[in-house]
Amino acid sequence: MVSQRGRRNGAAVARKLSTPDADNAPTAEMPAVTENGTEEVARVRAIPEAAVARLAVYLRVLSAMAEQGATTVASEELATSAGVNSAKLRKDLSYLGSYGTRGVGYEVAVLVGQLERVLGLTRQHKVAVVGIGNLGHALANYGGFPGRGFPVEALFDIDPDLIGVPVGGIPVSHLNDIPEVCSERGISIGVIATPPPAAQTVADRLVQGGVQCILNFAPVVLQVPDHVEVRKVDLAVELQILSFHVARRAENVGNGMVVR
Ligand SMILES: NC(=O)c1ccc[n+]([C@@H]2O[C@H](COP(=O)([O-])OP(=O)(O)OC[C@H]3O[C@@H](n4cnc5c(N)ncnc54)[C@H](O)[C@@H]3O)[C@@H](O)[C@H]2O)c1
Repeated sequence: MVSQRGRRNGAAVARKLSTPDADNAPTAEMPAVTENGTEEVARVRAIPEAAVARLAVYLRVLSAMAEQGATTVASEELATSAGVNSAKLRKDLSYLGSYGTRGVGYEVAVLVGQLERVLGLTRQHKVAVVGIGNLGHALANYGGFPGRGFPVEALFDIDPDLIGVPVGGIPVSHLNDIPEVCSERGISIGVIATPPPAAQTVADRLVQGGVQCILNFAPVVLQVPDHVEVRKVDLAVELQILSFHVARRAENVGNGMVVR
């Protein structure tokens, strides 16, 4: 998934999220969190984009551990569960000001709280999905978003056969109602799952409705005001990246190199 932005007017600090392997890429600026959990707003730490993506993975792993009753976790165990090495884990968690305790590791509940604060997950972000076709139906029906702080609260389409029909318990509204409905329901994230030619108009209406973040599945570049963050999801690109790694491994095996 890549961070994508069209027009940019000012020098406002952009809150960027992950790009693959972007440890040295532009950073996300976030409040640091002290050991006792208070945010040091004045001491803003820069976190590499790739580390932000890993923080989200640590949170998912830790939440599952907490559900199973774990109270502490060794850094090696957390690193293995998250699929990273312990040095990288410790570096990532140091961005939070969290260093764990030698011989004990990390307190799960404390670390979950710190990660939620840094990732801005201490409040819910209401989501609207636009384009209730194959992808939109799947997203609207997916039960995993609300529990992660992303309740789907509005659906939009242009197809008269879909308007008023509930999907995942929410009636589909018309494209023209995006600004009013998003504003009334306090939607902060818009997901675009329309065909590419419709995506810019949809983005414009989401922005009119006060939406601050757009997750765009349509394969087009969107133009948005500077204060709106756009993330583009392109599974084909992810597959191409996998293909690159498979090709590189095959090449290394051919050269007699050790492949990890
Ligand atoms: N990024 C990815 O990995 C990925 C994967 C699958 C699909 N996609 C993209 O997601 C989009 C949706 O794919 P799909 O298979 O669900 O398509 P689909 O044709 O099944 O659904 C598209 C929906 O958008 C609606 N629509 C069309 N114009 C609209 C408009 N102006 N306003 C509101 N709704 C409108 C249609 O009525 C339809 O319900 C496409 O752009 C596709 O390329 C991306």
